[in-house]
Amino acid sequence: MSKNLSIVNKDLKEERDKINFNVEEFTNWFYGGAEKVKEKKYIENYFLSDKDLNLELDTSYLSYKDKYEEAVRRSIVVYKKLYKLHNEMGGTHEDFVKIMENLRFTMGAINPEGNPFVLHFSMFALTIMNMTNDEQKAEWLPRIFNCNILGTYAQTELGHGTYIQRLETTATYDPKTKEFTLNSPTLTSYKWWPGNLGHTVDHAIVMAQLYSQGKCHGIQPFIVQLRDSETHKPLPGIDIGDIGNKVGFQTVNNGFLGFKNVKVPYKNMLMKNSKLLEDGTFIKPKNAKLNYGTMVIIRVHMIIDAACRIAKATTIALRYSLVRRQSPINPNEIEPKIIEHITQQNKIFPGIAKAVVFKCMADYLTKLHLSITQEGNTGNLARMPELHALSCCLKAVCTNEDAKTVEVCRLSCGGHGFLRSAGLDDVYRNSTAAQTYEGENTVMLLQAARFLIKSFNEARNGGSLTEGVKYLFDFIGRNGKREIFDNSINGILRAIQAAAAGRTYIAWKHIEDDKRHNSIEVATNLAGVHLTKAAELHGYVCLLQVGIEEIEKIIRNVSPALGLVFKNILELFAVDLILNKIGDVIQHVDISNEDIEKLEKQMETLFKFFRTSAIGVVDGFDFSDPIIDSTLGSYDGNVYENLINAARKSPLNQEDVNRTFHLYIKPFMKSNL
Ligand SMILES: CCCCCCCCCC/C=C\CCCCCCCC(=O)SCCNC(=O)CCNC(=O)[C@H](O)C(C)(C)COP(=O)(O)OP(=O)(O)OC[C@H]1O[C@@H](n2cnc3c(N)ncnc32)[C@H](O)[C@@H]1OP(=O)(O)O
Ligand SMILES: Cc1cc2nc3c(=O)[nH]c(=O)nc-3n(C[C@H](O)[C@H](O)[C@H](O)COP(=O)(O)OP(=O)(O)OC[C@H]3O[C@@H](n4cnc5c(N)ncnc54)[C@H](O)[C@@H]3O)c2cc1C
Repeated sequence: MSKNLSIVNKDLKEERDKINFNVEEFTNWFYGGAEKVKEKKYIENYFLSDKDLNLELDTSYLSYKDKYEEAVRRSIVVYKKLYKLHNEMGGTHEDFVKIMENLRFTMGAINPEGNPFVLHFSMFALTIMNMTNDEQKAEWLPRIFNCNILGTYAQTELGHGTYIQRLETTATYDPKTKEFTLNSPTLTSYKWWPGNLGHTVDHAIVMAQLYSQGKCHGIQPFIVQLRDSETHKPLPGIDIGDIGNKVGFQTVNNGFLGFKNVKVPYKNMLMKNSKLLEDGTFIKPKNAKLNYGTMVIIRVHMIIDAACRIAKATTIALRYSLVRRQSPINPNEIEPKIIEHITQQNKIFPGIAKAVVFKCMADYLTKLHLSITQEGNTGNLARMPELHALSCCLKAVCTNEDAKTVEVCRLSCGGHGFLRSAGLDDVYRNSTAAQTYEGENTVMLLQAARFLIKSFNEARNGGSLTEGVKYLFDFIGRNGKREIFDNSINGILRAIQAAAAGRTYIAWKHIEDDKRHNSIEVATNLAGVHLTKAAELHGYVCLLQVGIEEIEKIIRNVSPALGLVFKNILELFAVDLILNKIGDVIQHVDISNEDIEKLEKQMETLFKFFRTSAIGVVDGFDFSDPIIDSTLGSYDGNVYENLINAARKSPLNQEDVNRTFHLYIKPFMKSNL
């Protein structure tokens, strides 16, 4: 790819010359301030400029095994530097988190098919930080931070990923030896999927059914050593390996794991929530779902990941659309930039708006998570269900939108979008993986729907509701009358709220009707499609509501020119949303054909305004060329040069004649059949 930033494609330069707001100001907002942007750039450059990484090597051409080995090699280069930088910065925990957060995105450029240590630095470390007592923290945290041990989070099994209550791995406590014995009693009890497990780590948090005093006490987390610290050979009783080729995440080294009478010391059960006394007496936690805490943290983190994948994909699609010319709109005119085709704007502009609104949601959810966790630390767990429902709902809605948007971006790049060098395939694969990991999205929506139905019952009985679902009162208060539509941002919000509440009511009624002939569980299953639709609409309500609140605040704090861009983005998000959900809206809102036509016209006007700002916004996402890693999306827009240069690097082009010609093709051609 061309690295010469001074020779920018003239069509792209012309676009940038027309930007009428301060791009840097937008970047500062996106990353949380000028200081954070400086930090990001410094950290990114600190790692990416390291020649030892050998980023010139296009790993996509390597074999499965070679890809893994190269990913491990590169990661170690990075982690060595991480510790060096950490020391230079002062060595505090905050410094470490700062580097890790920035590294998350830089790592994507270094190991595009996934990081073979990601679980160590996320779920493994977070579980030990959050689910251990003080002695366990003192024992394990230094070893984890110094990477003397490497770990993963082993929960999912061949037979169960969603319904974790039925995991089959057992941990049976013997008070005489003060040990647990871990076993995988069936094939389906084998751990299956944990990232980095196959050949990379030597420890794992293992979720297993605890048996003590002859009783099962449900799933509990244990720290288990899997491999010898010197030889890395599996320890006795451990059957471990890689699960093989996947749709994506090729270098994450997802693994399988079986136990046969593996002994684990008493002190290795994580004891912050549930407790087991040495004599084998089990003490229940305040809330059994506290052991699900790491999943909640990661679901919260996944919203910003979704926003960034969309930001990256739309950056590629937009830059390409501003330099690609095809198909005259007026027959006698020169071919326009393809962005002039309004359908192309319709493919890309709403995606840019989603990246911005998802970022607002990620910030909101991160703050909410922090405050609910702090309450939890003082023993107040009242808001745990709300956080669980919200994080499940938004994890599902944002990653579903993310996968859809990235795919639309690929399609918007035509044939070239299908090239690996376009840079959209790994983004798509990561998006689609996120729809499944950390809770399959349908299941996540059903969890959110449980909360909605409970809240609906509460509202009907005149109880109190949490802020985010108070709109259910409005629906009940209307007593069957439809919401009257008005074409303002808040009018659109009320319409989506009415659709979400209306669908919740349909699901609720479905359950109530079915309950007459069926158990509540069967009735709930039969209402499943309505429940997931209600939860999805609720997710959009949250996004729009938070988007409105956050963007109003932003507009008060930025220059008027950037404020107008944010207003435009918010309206784009809102109008796109209501037009996409019009079927649900019509069911519960008094909206006329004229109103819908007005919205469609409004969308066209919004596109017109956004046409000049769009390039500034995607430039403002501030993905450097090595991070964007795309022939179509580089800053200079020299798409055709990039494409031919990338093609020349194909291993097949390193010789004029491939040996298969002499081996097979020529004899075949000469054989006269
Ligand atoms: C060191 C520096 C750190 C720096 C930090 C960096 C962070 C980096 C982030 C990097 C981001 C990404 C990289 C990570 C890569 C991750 C790879 C993927 C890993 C995985 O996939 S791990 C496995 C994940 N598995 C799942 O998600 C399983 C899904 N299933 C479930 O969660 C549960 O089974 C369930 C669906 C919730 C059902 O549970 P259960 O059967 O027990 O529950 P019931 O149906 O009986 O009851 C529901 C009831 O329970 C309430 N509830 C459930 N969960 C919670 C919770 N967590 N909190 C509060 N309440 C909960 C629920 O509300 C219901 O209540 P009700 O009965 O309705 O009152
Ligand atoms: C890339 C990747 C990385 C992963 N990393 C890890 C890891 O590090 N550690 C780890 O422990 N696990 C990991 N996992 C496992 C992951 O968390 C599970 O695959 C996920 O939670 C889904 O569970 P499942 O595979 O059992 O799907 P299933 O639950 O079997 O889903 C199959 C279908 O059944 C439906 N279904 C299931 N239950 C219900 C229900 N109650 N109501 C309605 N429909 C239902 C689903 O909607 C889906 O359509 C990873 C998975 C992937 C893909």
